[in-house]
Amino acid sequence: MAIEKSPETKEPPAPESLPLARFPHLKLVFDTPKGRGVFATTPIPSGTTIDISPVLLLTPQENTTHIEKTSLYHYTYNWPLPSPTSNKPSTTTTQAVVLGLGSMFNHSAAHQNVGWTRDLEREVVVYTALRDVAEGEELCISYGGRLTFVDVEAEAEREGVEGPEEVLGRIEVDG
Ligand SMILES: C[S@@+](CC[C@H](N)C(=O)[O-])C[C@H]1O[C@@H](n2cnc3c(N)ncnc32)[C@H](O)[C@@H]1O
Repeated sequence: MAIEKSPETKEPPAPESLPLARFPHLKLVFDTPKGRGVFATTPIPSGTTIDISPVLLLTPQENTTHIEKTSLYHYTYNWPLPSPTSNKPSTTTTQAVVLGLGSMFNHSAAHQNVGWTRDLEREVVVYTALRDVAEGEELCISYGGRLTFVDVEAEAEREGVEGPEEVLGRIEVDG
């Protein structure tokens, strides 16, 4: 007869599924200065889960031999390489392709309104509103400090480009 563990000592069953969540009132805008971007079509309260995006883990070799040479390189996230010998994530990183909406969030250093966390066990990225987001705002994350492109926001700040309000103000004064 098989010996059953008592309910107290039973280990929790391995999760077989993960409920997904996506904030429904979003739109993809095609012609922003950053390319395509995700915008809110209603206000989003702080703490709302914006999306849970599964990832495709690449091996470091796949990345260096193939992906780094393609445009997909601009859509990958650093990801701790799962360790074959321990449950702890290793300190070596590989790259992960984010499947779904996560790959459409643009970068903003100064105006990021969405935070993201890696769920290493389930291999998903969870995106959450960092603050209340107004209707019409673009949803932006931080890509970190090492960018592979020229940040249009930083560029605009360096060149002292005027915002729409400043231009309107000048037109009124002159008129
Ligand atoms: C993960 S994709 C984001 C979606 C992308 N805009 C698109 O149309 O597919 C990353 C790319 O978006 C663009 N991008 C994101 N944030 C940007 C920024 N702050 N300034 C300029 N380009 C940006 C860059 O071309 C970058 O390689």
